[in-house]
Amino acid sequence: MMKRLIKNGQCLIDGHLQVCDILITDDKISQIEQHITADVPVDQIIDAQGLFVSPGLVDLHVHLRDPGQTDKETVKTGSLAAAHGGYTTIAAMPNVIPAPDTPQRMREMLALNQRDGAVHMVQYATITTERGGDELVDMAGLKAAGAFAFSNDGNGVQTAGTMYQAMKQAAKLQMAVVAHAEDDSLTYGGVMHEGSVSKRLGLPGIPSVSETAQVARDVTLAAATGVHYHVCHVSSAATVQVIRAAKAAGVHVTCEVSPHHLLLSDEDITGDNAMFKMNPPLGSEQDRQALIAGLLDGTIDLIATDHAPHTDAEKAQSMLKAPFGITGSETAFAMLYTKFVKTGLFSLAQLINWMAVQPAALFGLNAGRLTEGAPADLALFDLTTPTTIDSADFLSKGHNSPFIGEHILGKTVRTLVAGKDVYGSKH
Ligand SMILES: NC(=O)N[C@@H](CC(=O)O)C(=O)O
Ligand SMILES: [Zn+2]
Ligand SMILES: [Zn+2]
Repeated sequence: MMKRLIKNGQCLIDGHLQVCDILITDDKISQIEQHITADVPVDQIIDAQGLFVSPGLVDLHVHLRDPGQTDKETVKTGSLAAAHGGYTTIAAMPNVIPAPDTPQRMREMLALNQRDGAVHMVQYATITTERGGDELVDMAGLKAAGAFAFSNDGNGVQTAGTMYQAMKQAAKLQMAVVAHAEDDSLTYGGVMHEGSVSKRLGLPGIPSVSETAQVARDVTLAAATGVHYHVCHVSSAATVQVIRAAKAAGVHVTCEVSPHHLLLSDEDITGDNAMFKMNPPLGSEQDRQALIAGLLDGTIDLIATDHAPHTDAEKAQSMLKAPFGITGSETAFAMLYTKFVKTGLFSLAQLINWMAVQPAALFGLNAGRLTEGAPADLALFDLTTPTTIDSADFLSKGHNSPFIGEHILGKTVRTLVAGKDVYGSKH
């Protein structure tokens, strides 16, 4: 038996930071007390003096590009990036090549995740073959092979009939349908949010109705089928309102927001800079305020990064050419802590609720909580030493972050997964 004692950290107890010691026995948390005087000798003491000891964060939305686009990221680098951000459980999107759209491909994907993943991983299967068209995957077979949920992330499901059939199947299997909501007939080849800023910059805009119209369709279908319908990266005020109304009507709908949609708006785009190109695009300042309000009133359930690495060369291009997506795993906690908790808008307990507790609880993952008997998945953050986000520190292959150079608090000091060091023990 391996025993490790984390001494003198600060834990959230009843919503407040309090000094605590945590005893880890092998892969589990065996004791949490204000002061543990180990009567049995421990193998190692980790000094957490002055650090926030958090349950490991849970990210329901990451892109690891492996197999198929390993110049952008791999399971190894993407999961290490997650560990660097304090994440100990991540859910990988299926827009890899080949996509996990058959039971055999799912088994291969899970084997790769198992072999190379530095943190706990779960894996989305696609909704349709190769994430396009209208041919539904073998949902029962994919569930049996180990799929976590179904998503065509990267693209919306274009026809209502296909979404309806997918939801009926998924409901029967008690699996969630996780939607990238985007009606292709309403995007007009845009590269940023359609509004006064896109007009000023002369860049083609994406109207926010392309998201809202599809979510409105889907909550209707979710009500009819009873499926757990989860909306990815909600970006507009109107979409928040549709989800708020659906929840009030008793529809089993949950949703996430990405850190960048909370932190930035189209007003931050001052020129043609692909570091600000992502899908859905940054909305207006009113959209951003509505997302914050949606989190605070419970309409939005959780925060997920949509970590979407691309190569430096791809993102050096004009917004007209560069791919959509920015990285997020390594900056999410520190940025949100600095901009929302330090400023008093969110409490630390709320932030951890949205980044760890809720994502695990809503999807039935044994994660997100610091309790005796729970897996020893923990992150130690420094909430007091100012530092600067430097892409040289990134473990991701992607450097496509608009937050490089930001002055932050909340740097990750150490991350443990199942009692083992995955980040920081030698940093
Ligand atoms: N968010 C993005 O802008 N890009 C994602 C796809 C997606 O999440 O829709 C990607 O895979 O690059
Ligand atoms: Zn998406
Ligand atoms: Zn995504």
